[in-house]
Amino acid sequence: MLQQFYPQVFHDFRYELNKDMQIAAAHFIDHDDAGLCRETHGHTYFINLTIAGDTLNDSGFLVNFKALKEEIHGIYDHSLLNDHPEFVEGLPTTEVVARVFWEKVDARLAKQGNRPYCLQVLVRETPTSYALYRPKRDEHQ
Ligand SMILES: Nc1nc2c(c(=O)[nH]1)N=C([C@H](O)[C@H](O)COP(=O)(O)OP(=O)(O)OP(=O)(O)O)CN2
Ligand SMILES: [Zn+2]
Repeated sequence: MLQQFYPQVFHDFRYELNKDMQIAAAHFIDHDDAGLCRETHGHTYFINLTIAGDTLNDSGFLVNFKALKEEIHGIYDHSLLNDHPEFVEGLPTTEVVARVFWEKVDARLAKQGNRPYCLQVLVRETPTSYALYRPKRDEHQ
């Protein structure tokens, strides 16, 4: 079962939606601090995306849940994160994964006429560790 409780983002948009998903992915952290995580290993990542905006599109959606899943699950599921160019320079730590996922999702939202915003990305790597990425207001395109 997917996680049901999330850290809340405070905002004054009219609408908010949250999309949960899981991806099976491998990674390695090529750094002396990483210990055993220097070796390639896998996780079932749990991801929660928080999207908000003031207007709906002509389908009555803030954004289609399926579009959000395509943008993350469709690209990273059953892959080695280190193989993706976006992780070649920034090591795929939980924090960096959360930021990269935000960049992808918010860039997709920027193409919509009703312009929803991704306000928070939560990435849970293990049952005992997660990271959040919350953009600064001026980071949105
Ligand atoms: N700030 C970060 N610290 C660590 C990261 C990270 O991404 N950001 N990653 C790791 C490892 O990759 C590991 O996958 C996760 O570490 P950890 O939560 O310590 O894993 P455990 O299952 O061993 O946790 P326990 O609570 O001790 O069982 C390390 N650090
Ligand atoms: Zn790991």
